[in-house]
Amino acid sequence: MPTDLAPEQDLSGRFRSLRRIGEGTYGVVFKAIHVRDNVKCALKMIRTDRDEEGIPSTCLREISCIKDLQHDNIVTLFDIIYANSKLYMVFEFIDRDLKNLMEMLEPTGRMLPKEYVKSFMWQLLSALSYCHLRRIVHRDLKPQNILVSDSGVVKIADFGLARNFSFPSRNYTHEVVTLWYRPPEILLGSQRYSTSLDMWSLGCIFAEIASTKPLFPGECEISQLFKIFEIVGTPNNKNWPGVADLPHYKAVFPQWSFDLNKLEEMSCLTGHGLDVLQEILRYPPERRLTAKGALSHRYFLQNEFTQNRPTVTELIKQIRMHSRASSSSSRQEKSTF
Ligand SMILES: Nc1ncnc2c1ncn2[C@@H]1O[C@H](COP(=O)(O)OP(=O)(O)OP(=O)(O)O)[C@@H](O)[C@H]1O
Ligand SMILES: [Mg+2]
Repeated sequence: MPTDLAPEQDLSGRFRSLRRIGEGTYGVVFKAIHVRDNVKCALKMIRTDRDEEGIPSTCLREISCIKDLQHDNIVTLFDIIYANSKLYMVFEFIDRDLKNLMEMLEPTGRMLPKEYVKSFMWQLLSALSYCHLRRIVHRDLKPQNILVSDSGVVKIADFGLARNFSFPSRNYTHEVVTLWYRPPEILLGSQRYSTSLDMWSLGCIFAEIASTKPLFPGECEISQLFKIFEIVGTPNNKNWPGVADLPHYKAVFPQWSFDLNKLEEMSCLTGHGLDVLQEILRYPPERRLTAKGALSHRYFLQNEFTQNRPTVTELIKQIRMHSRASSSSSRQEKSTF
């Protein structure tokens, strides 16, 4: 267990009511109230390598860069505090993450209403398009790093953070880091990280919010690859020129072909939505739909949700009502609210 958990002392009274709310790959997150401004914050304490002296300057430079990212769908970084050899990032506090929301839905056997799926995707693509234009890649998009406010605003957390590190296999408290959102080029050992990496992760998240089930829930790197191949097909030099040159590619991989029916069944998406997903899940990273390209897809033409964004508070109320109503009856067929 980490021994360096004494943020109150480090922050010398600037925050009160600290409560630990989670931990991730690089550190621990606390909810707190900023005393002077009386606002709720999320304090992210970044682990520093014990062998290193303090925080590497490249890391600090990158983090300062995140401070300049200003977008409605990116969590605002208020401040960076360096105290007692620890780095604290002070973020705006958002009510819950997307994983929490999916976990509330899952036992009800119901799915997120279509207008939420579209609204969340639109907002996430807007944030990605903004960052990708500035050549900033997230590299670790997953439901835990997507925060959802009561009013239905979706915000990406931890932008740019992962850029300073190699892909870790274990997190701060040595839990295995999820591979479910990792693109095939990284699993096959490519070291060229481009913005298309985030698009693959977003494609997996799209299918997950539409169906309430992870699309590719692999248990280790090889099972992760095979989960992808079973639906998208085993890659070869025809559908992905140059794949055979990637370090972990094997000519003896089991052979599957692309299965659109299975993708439809797994993602619960149809029509234009399924089309967007298909265009995101392209093997050659350069052929993958870009965030900007996705925003002008026909799927978003009917954008009634932008004026009338669904509130999440209302949705949660409905989830609670439905789970109470159905707790006495047997589990029904999957449907939306
Ligand atoms: N700004 C925030 N407001 C509210 N909750 C937050 C905020 N930032 C993070 N959290 C919560 O704290 C949890 C832990 O955050 P953290 O980023 O350390 O871990 P993670 O997202 O699970 O993994 P990773 O380190 O790989 O991003 C998040 O999953 C989220 O639930
Ligand atoms: Mg995170």
